[in-house]
Amino acid sequence: MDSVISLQQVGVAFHAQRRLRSAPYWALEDVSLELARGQRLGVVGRNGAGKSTLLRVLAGILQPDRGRLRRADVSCQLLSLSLGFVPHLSGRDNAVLCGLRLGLRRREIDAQLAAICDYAELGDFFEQPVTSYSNGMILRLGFAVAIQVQPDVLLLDELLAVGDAAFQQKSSLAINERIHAGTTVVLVSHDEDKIADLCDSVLWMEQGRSVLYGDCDTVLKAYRAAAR
Ligand SMILES: Nc1ncnc2c1ncn2[C@@H]1O[C@H](COP(=O)(O)OP(=O)(O)OP(=O)(O)O)[C@@H](O)[C@H]1O
Repeated sequence: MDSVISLQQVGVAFHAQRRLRSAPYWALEDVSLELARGQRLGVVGRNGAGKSTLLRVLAGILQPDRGRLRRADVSCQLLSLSLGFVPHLSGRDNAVLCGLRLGLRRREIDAQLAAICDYAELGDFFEQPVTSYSNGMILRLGFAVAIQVQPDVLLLDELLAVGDAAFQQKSSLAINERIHAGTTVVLVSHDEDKIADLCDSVLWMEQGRSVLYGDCDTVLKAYRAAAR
């Protein structure tokens, strides 16, 4: 198997803020996973199971506190909407900053600014500070910037159904295109039908541990049975 990311018994611990001496909370306890090139992995589990933490480890944003992580020479992008906009800067300036943070070159971003503005449907607001934006506009701008990057591994959190119905359709279409173009994808979602539709394998997590890993049918059936 051509593995792009491999986790062996990975654990991630958080400490209560300002209380470094307090006992750590293990958001991931013991997760092992081989992500193959071109795989479309769904991740399910109840609230707090550690799904988003796992995505952040895969993205390289969080380092494991124990276990081993091995990554082939691949670019990973967590498509998250909390791209951290600077409130007093315009949509345009924020798009440039976010693009740089996502690893794009300045030249590449400049070439895409018109497309980003168009995609986000911001019109003249693109030149206004993002403090003047509605939540929906902020989400659209975040998605428009993030979707310009073409990573080898795309990590998706469920929040991606963004904006109003029309924009949701547009963003879903863009994600589906990526998925079907052979990009390696990890999709965290509570929407089991979406996972069955888009993924070829599923990891079920609870309390920071992997419960079951396998094909969609087997894992989703067991997951549903446990929820009853
Ligand atoms: N930065 C942090 N500091 C402290 N605890 C955290 C932090 N991030 C996550 N946690 C805790 O780790 C656990 C796992 O969180 P995580 O967000 O990974 O779960 P999740 O499966 O994605 O949940 P949900 O389905 O609700 O999004 C939770 O108990 C959460 O409170």
